[in-house]
Amino acid sequence: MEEKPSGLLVLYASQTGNAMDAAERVGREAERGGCPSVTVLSMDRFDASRLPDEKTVIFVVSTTGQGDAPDSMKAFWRFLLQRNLNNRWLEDLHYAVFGLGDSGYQKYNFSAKKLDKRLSDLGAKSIIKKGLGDDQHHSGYEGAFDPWLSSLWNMLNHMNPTILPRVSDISNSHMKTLDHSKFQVIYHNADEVEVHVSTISDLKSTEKMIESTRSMSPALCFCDDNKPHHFLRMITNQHLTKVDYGRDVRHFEFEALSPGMDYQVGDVVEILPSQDPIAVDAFIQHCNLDQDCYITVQPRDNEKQSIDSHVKSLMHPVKLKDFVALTMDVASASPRRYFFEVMSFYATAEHEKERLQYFASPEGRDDLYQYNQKERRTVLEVLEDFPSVQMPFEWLVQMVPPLKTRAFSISSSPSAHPNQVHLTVSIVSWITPFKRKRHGLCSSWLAGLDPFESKGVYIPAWIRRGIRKMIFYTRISGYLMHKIMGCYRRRRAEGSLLLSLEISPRRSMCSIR
Ligand SMILES: Cc1cc2nc3c(=O)[nH]c(=O)nc-3n(C[C@H](O)[C@H](O)[C@H](O)COP(=O)(O)O)c2cc1C
Repeated sequence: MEEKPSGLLVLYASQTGNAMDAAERVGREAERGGCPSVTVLSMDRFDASRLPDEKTVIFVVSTTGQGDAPDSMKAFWRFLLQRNLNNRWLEDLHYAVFGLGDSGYQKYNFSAKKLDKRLSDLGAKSIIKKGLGDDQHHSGYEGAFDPWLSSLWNMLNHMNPTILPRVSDISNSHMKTLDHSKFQVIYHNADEVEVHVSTISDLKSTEKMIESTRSMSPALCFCDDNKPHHFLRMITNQHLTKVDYGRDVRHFEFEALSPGMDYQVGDVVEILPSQDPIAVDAFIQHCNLDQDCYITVQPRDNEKQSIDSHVKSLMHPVKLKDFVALTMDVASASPRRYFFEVMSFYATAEHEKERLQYFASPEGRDDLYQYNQKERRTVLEVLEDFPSVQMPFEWLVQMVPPLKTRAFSISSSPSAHPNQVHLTVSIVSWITPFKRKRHGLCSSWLAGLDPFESKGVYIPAWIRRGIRKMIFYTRISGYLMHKIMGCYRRRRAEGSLLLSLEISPRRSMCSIR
């Protein structure tokens, strides 16, 4: 019989990046502990039918929507639910599950709980009790993750020292050595590249550049759906709320620049927001980068990161400034804890080094959470707070959170408005604990566009099939909530069109499906 691999497989499913970050940390610590082979993979890049071939798998999964699994877990989960899998299918597998969730939601950490149960039902042996990270904890999910991870290492070492021979190296090596950056940046001769780009029309060249650039982004996982389905032009930007009302809700209308946009009621449009060019310039300047040079980005270890050949064919040289603007969220997302650890290696001022080391240590975890996540400190703000740090671009490419597309439910119908999409969007802004005003990147950018003056602004967009027929969210008063519930019950009794109704009293929100 073929020997099973003695290494560790870490499978994660993440919607907004936290579970990916946590999984990367599991992988890094396992390597530090001497694990002979560690592979960290998003669940959608692993063939679930091969699970019985593995010996030890650590699952790190978040919960999204209303108790839903992240998109990258859906196919994997469907496979596990097949009836023909019996209770001995995974009898040789050892596993551990860590979930990321928010106990403010009714279906707290549902993905992790369901996955843990199903793995156990299929005969897999749990190494330790599942861990549940909670956004409501004063240190975020790491409040539960830190102790869970150290128990996992102790247990693994105890169970099978060949998988993890040196537990003490994990805690002791903290911040003494820096791992290698996983990606390399290759610089190209500008003359060769320019000829290629200038032969294509404006919109086509923008499309190609977005596809190439985003296909090379490490954090976007070298996936292959980076070519915008459409470019949209805003034609209406209308206030739905009065100026003195607490919230700013807008009605946006967009027109596709080329014909043939197709969608159904209930579908979703994903929009790639533009970053503030001043912030992008400030980042490039702060990091001493040459904005006009051409680059490609590749994994250092080609064997480990098996990139699809289609994605490889998209990896053309792009301008460094475009790479930053289109893939690296420098002015809205907060960096992760590991960012601070890496920064500490490159700080030349002693007091900055000490502060960064403290932030990256277990003792500094709560203070980091208050300074960084709670304040939604941006990458640019953090770098400006630690001016002596000069991180190599390779590290920045790996560590800066990706610029993500934002998904909006479409509120129009293609039969009524062919080749258009209409959105109803609440413009996001909030005050941090230190009284700093923050704005949602995409909604604020859209709100700031003037349909008459922004004719040359092409908005890259992707149409995605909606999971449910129709979703309608609204913030409502308690009185109205009860009226809606009454109406819903009556209509359900009458067998009319509403399918289900969910109420979140904590947020005074209701969703009618
Ligand atoms: C839109 C949205 C929906 C969420 N729904 C749930 C939920 O139903 N249950 C839960 O426990 N946590 C929920 N969460 C909290 C996330 O699971 C938590 O923030 C987690 O850290 C996200 O991890 P990720 O970035 O890997 O997706 C939700 C978060 C968001 C933004």
